[in-house]
Amino acid sequence: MKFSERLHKELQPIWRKNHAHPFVKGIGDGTLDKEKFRFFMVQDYLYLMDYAKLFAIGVVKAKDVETMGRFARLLDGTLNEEMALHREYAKKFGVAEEEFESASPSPTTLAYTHYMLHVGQNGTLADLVAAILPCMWSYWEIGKELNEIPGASEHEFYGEWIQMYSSDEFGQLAEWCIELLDELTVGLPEADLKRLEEIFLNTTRFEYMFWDMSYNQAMWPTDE
Ligand SMILES: Cc1ncc(C[n+]2csc(CCO)c2C)c(N)n1
Repeated sequence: MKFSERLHKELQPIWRKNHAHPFVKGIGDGTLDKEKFRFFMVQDYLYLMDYAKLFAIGVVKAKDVETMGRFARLLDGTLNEEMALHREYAKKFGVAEEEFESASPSPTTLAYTHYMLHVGQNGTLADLVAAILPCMWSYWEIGKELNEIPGASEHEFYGEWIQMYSSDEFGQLAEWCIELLDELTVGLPEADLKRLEEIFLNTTRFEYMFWDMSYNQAMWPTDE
C-alpha cells in the first residue's frame, strides 16, 4: 500500500468532520455569516504568509532541481495567486490589504503555523511534506465537494472561493505533493513512517481547528 493510501484511511473520520462543519457547510449553501468569513480570511492571510515560508524551506531541503523548482512555483503561487484571492476579498470588505497583513494571529493560527514551521525547520523533507499535505489535500476535497452543490460556485460572495479551491490547478498541486511523499517514504522503516503519520494527523487536526476557530471567531480567551 502506498503511504498516502495509509494516511488517507487514517484521516477519514476527521475529514468527515471537516466537511460537516457549519463553516464549510455555510460556504457551500451561501448562508455563512460574512463576519465569520472575514475573520477567517484575515487569519488565513496570516497563515499563508507562514505557509509560503514552508515552501521556501522545501527549496532548501530538496535534493534535485525539479523538486526545487516545484517548491519555488508553489511559493510564487501562494503569494501571488492564492493570497490574491484574499486581497480581492479584502476589497469586498472595504478593507486595505495592509490591515489583513498587520492583524494579530489567533492562538489556533499561531499554534498551527508554528507547529509546521518547527517540523519544517527541524525535520527531513518527508517531515515537511507530511506537515503541509493535509492543508492542500483537504482544501481540494472540500472545494470539489462544494463545487458539486448546484449554484454554489456562482454564489455572489462565496463563489470565487469555491472556484479557486476546486480548480484543476489546485488538484494538481495536491497530487504532486502526494506523489512526492510516496516517493520519499519508499523503504523507510516503520518507526519513521509512524513519526510521519503523527505529523500528518496533527496538521489534519489543526485543519479542523482552523474551521472551528473561524466559526467562533476565537481570539485569546484571556482578552475577553
Ligand atoms: C488553514 C488553511 N488550510 C489550507 C489552505 C489551502 N492552501 C494553503 S497553501 C495551498 C497551496 C498553494 O497555495 C493551499 C491549497 C488554506 N488556505 N488555509
